[in-house]
Amino acid sequence: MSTQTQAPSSHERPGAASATPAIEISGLTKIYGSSETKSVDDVSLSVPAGTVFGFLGPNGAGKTTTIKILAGLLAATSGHTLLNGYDVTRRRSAAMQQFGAVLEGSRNVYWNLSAWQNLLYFGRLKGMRTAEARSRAEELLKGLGLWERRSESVGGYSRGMQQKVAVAAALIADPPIVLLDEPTIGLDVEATRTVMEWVRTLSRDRGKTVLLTTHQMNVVEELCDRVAVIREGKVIADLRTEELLSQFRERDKYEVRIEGDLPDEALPDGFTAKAHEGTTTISGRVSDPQEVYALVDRLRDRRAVVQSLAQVQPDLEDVFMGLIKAPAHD
Ligand SMILES: Nc1ncnc2c1ncn2[C@@H]1O[C@H](COP(=O)(O)OP(=O)(O)OP(=O)(O)O)[C@@H](O)[C@H]1O
Repeated sequence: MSTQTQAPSSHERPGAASATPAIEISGLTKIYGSSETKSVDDVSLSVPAGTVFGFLGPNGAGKTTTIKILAGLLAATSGHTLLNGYDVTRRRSAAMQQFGAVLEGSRNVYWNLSAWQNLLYFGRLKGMRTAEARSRAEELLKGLGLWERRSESVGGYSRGMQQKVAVAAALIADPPIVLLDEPTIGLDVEATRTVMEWVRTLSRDRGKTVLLTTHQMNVVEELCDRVAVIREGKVIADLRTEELLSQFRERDKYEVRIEGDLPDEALPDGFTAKAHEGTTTISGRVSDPQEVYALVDRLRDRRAVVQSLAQVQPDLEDVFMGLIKAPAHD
């Protein structure tokens, strides 16, 4: 980058610069307008440099609000957010140079401009020289398979291509931190894979810090080193991804599908049933598969026609539900 940034002052980051977390959030609270609810409630998180950090939670938990505060788009009600040691409020200009972001549901790029024009525009905005921005834009567009169509306006692209341009725009100035709010939402399998491979490369080969939100378990499993789970504005877990997943592998989840409705008194404790288009799916987590065989016997005794029995991987909703029920983590 052509723009020089002064180091954070000592009162902001006492101690060795190398120990500075890439992202540090302390006591962050956000209350929108005259609302009585805290959309973000005393959140504190520390993300070491080079980590892919999953910021997870059910709908409306406060993820986007937190990311918007980190990106300087929204003022916090209280608390502090620092990017590479620069306080987003007090050292705004320096903090803004530390990251690139793709925000959920926002038009991150201009639809009436081409991919090429967008990247040059965002490069200039970040203070890059034209030659530097051109060379970086070419590298990014080729890497994402958009080079051939670089001159078409982004509005005519598919959703996946638009998302790729947004990712490229976030990376134009080669920022050390990348904030990605649901980067794979609405993408097909191939585009999802491309974005995921990019995130992996950014972290493993280029040492970037990535904070991402997602509702997709495979994205968490494949990419994230560490995750924090937020619910109703509060962080309810902050742990290594392996620890999170191992908690949910201890008990297997099964699904039994039957024709028609659930017979009376056929549902044992710990299982739930959902009817859909003439079938009913019964699901539950068990520590012993015998519990599932007992369920199948019970259904057959009540003359239900069992169509299938399958073991399924936990999804993020299961993970959240498990954490909500689990004792609080430190
Ligand atoms: N502009 C706003 N004005 C008032 N309330 C808002 C605003 N934006 C978000 N909220 C509220 O703040 C809470 C947190 O929303 P937020 O969008 O941060 O959640 P999220 O975790 O990103 O959810 P999702 O996974 O659905 O994107 C919700 O209750 C939401 O309704």
